Amino acid sequence: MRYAVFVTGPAGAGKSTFCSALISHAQTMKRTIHYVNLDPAATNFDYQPAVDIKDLINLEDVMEELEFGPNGGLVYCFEYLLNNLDWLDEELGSFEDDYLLIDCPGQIELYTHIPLLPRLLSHLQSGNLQFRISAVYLLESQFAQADKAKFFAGVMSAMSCMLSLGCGMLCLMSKMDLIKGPAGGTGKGPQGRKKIGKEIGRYLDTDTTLLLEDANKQTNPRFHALNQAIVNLIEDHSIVSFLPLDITNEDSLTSVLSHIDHTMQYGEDEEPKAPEDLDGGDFGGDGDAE
Ligand SMILES: Nc1nc2c(ncn2[C@@H]2O[C@H](COP(=O)(O)OP(=O)(O)OP(=O)(O)O)[C@@H](O)[C@H]2O)c(=O)[nH]1
Ligand SMILES: [Mg+2]
Repeated sequence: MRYAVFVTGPAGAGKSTFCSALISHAQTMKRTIHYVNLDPAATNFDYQPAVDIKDLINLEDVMEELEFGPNGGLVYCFEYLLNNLDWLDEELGSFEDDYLLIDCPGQIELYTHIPLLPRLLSHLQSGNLQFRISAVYLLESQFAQADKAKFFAGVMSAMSCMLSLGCGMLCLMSKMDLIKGPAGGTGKGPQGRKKIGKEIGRYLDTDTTLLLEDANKQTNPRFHALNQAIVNLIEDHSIVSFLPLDITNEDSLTSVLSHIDHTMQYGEDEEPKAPEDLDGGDFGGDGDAE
């Protein structure tokens, strides 16, 4: 089985940083996750990409030679990739039984306006490739903390991404290490965590009653019906609840990875591995090794 996780979310949400943190976390668990770069403008990598779109096409060249702006250029790069999928197949060919983390650019038009990423996803699922796919969507925690309307906008874009990709998607609230309590505390220590719990908890579990109260407090009464309609939409898609992501905390990374694994039923089809040496091995217990 082959697995691929699309890492999506708005520009600057922490996608590339999350990829690096998860890969290094996996290494501590003796698991290998390969990094795939789908951003034709990316420059610095913490991990050498196993597949890099820049080996096929580079945004800088497109902008220079075809006189595109950065966003039009990005769309052009993806159309080029989709017209050259045999290149991708060849690049992916050497991986078996593997787990890819696909770092995507943040532009929403790749998901919704022109469904380029959904087409790529279908390609990976089909034919010889037969990947099991899931996605994560990162939304910055400060987004939610600072402004309820921004949180609504974030949830709507997460929903739109999920509906257009059409695969299991996990929403992560990123940069939790930066969250400050309402009284301006650092968020460190039990007191700080408790304050954060109150403030951000309603977003993580999306308590829609509280969310509506918050939004109504901040908006002109003539928008209250609209707030209610949006909250109903969030409720109907109860899938949009956020898992906190704190890349400085190994427990948080463990939890996120196991949720992603669960979305793809990772490992459920694996054959149990036989112990390498049943006779001479020390299995650290006195049970029967059968
Ligand atoms: N404190 C903190 N900073 C973070 C975290 N994740 C990302 N950052 C910072 O946020 C900025 C953007 O992070 P990236 O990982 O490049 O974000 P991205 O989503 O890949 O951005 P694009 O590829 O441009 O869409 C960088 O300055 C990171 O150092 C985090 O978990 N905690
Ligand atoms: Mg990035």
